Amino acid sequence: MSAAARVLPKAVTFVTGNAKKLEEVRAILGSSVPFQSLKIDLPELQGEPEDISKEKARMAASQVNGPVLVEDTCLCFNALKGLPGMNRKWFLEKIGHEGLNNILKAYEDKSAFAMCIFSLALGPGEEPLTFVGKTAGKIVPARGPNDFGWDPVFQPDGFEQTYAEMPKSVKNEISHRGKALALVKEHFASANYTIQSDGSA
Ligand SMILES: O=c1nc[nH]c2c1ncn2[C@H]1C[C@H](O)[C@@H](COP(=O)(O)OP(=O)(O)OP(=O)(O)O)O1
Ligand SMILES: [Mg+2]
Repeated sequence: MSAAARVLPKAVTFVTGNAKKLEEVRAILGSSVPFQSLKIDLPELQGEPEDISKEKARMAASQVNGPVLVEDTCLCFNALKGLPGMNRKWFLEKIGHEGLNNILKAYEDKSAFAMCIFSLALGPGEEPLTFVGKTAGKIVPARGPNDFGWDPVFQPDGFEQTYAEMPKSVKNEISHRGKALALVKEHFASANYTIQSDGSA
């Protein structure tokens, strides 16, 4: 039994202020999910990860006045019961790679996980859907190119390389973002949205 395809007034807009995220989302989704992007720095909200993400999607949907996809990423240390956690852009930028390692000097356990939550809101006032991906690993002294956040200090389980050292295609295959986007893709494949062609909504 398949429901009638939902007609969207325009293509989904991926709202992010982060160019590196956008690059990965483009590479992973390819043409499987048609989207456009819009650079807005939405507030770094605090709270439970899924609630933060849904609230961000609601804000984005009302700003864009149409369907939106947003994403939040966190790096969580097991020794610190999940801190630094969600939406710590400023925290990470201030303490740097060495600071992230130093925090864990007090603990034996260097394990961590990277988590990504995408929220899709089909329009203003619509309840967002969330898609979560997690990758386990450990925090190590920085290795590899320094071009995306904490990539140099995160070594995923089962790999000898940090996210920064591995080829982009390998990172995207196994990453928190890759796993969450696999769910987004599945959703788009089954929901079968169509986009209103005259764009007059
Ligand atoms: O795969 C990643 N590998 C390494 N670092 C990463 C990754 N993904 C996000 N990050 C960093 C960017 C930011 O310093 C922090 C919080 O991310 P987060 O708040 O979600 O990103 P953001 O505010 O830059 O972009 P947005 O406008 O989409 O909220 O983690
Ligand atoms: Mg943010």
